Amino acid sequence: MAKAISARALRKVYPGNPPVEALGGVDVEISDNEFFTLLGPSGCGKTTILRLIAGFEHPTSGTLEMFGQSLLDLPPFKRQINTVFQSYALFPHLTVAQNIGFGLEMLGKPKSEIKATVAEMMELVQMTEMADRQTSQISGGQQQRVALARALAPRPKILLLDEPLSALDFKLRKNMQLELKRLQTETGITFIFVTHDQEEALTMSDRIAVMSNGAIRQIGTPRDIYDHPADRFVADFIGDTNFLDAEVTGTQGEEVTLKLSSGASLHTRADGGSRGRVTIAIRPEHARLVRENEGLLSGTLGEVVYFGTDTHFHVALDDGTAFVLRQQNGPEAANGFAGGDRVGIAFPGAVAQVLRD
Ligand SMILES: Nc1ncnc2c1ncn2[C@@H]1O[C@H](COP(=O)(O)OP(=O)(O)OP(=O)(O)O)[C@@H](O)[C@H]1O
Repeated sequence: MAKAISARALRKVYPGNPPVEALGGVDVEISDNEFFTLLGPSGCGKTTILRLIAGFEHPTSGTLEMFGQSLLDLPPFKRQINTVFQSYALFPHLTVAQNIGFGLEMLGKPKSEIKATVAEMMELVQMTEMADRQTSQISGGQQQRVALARALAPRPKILLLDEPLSALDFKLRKNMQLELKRLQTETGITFIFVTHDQEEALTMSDRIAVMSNGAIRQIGTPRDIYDHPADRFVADFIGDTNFLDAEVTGTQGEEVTLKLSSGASLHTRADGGSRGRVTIAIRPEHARLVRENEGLLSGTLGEVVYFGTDTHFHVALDDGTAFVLRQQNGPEAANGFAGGDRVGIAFPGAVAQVLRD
């Protein structure tokens, strides 16, 4: 089946002096009914991809298709794509119901159809009771719901969401994350979501594309990206990570033997010809603090920081590298280690990710 979106070598250079290459030739396929997130730091080109899909900008080169049809010569209003922006852009003097129905009126839909769709959309975003309130008289979270309902009302094939939750406070943002996921599942519409917030991306997405500098570094499920980051940028950008130098001393099929700076050896999986000196990544929650000489690494325990649900242990390894461990606190939390102690660090070889540069 044709993909909802299929882009090949998609490149965008904004003219100027000097010109800015916002996308340097991106390949991406997004499936129908997928919650797909573009994640990356400010300026990496996320919004540019949305603007090309919406038709607000034209690519410099490359191909861009929607359900198998080229978008390159299709004007924005013919694309059956809607966008929800960070600023909700509602009409403050119109009511909730009038705002939701606005796009349908513009499309010249019959009154009875508009009434039914608006009622359905208000139900979907749980705003039925506020139908007659002006949008200047509802909260930020409620305005966000109305903006979503308005964008969903014409039943677009694809909904683009450009950092739609960033203006909301922490608690409301958490609730809206669940809400957005529910809306996507219930409507079956393909959502393409832009954020620089890794947690938001991990909790909502079917798949994530991690971007930097106008390129996609890795595409995968939240679990893939977190557990198997392809390179140092992705490992660093998503969650907290310890980086260690290691040397590949042997290869057996997909397994490599690594030697750490401590002299200890371990086996792990590595995709494709890793050899020589490499960097490995280990998540703080995948390692355990043990007695000196009982682990793969040893060092001196520095700060111990209590976070309620877990405790972070900062260790200075004997080669000078900093290493952080995170252990969940249980009823018998005390583990007998204190700052200044000599300690060991243990972890199963399989959790060590060999990174591309
Ligand atoms: N109209 C424009 N003219 C010139 N340069 C632009 C234009 N729009 C974006 N850029 C540049 O293109 C690059 C990518 O911008 P883009 O808005 O796609 O990034 P982003 O990842 O969405 O960032 P943010 O998270 O800050 O919105 C940036 O360097 C930006 O300064």
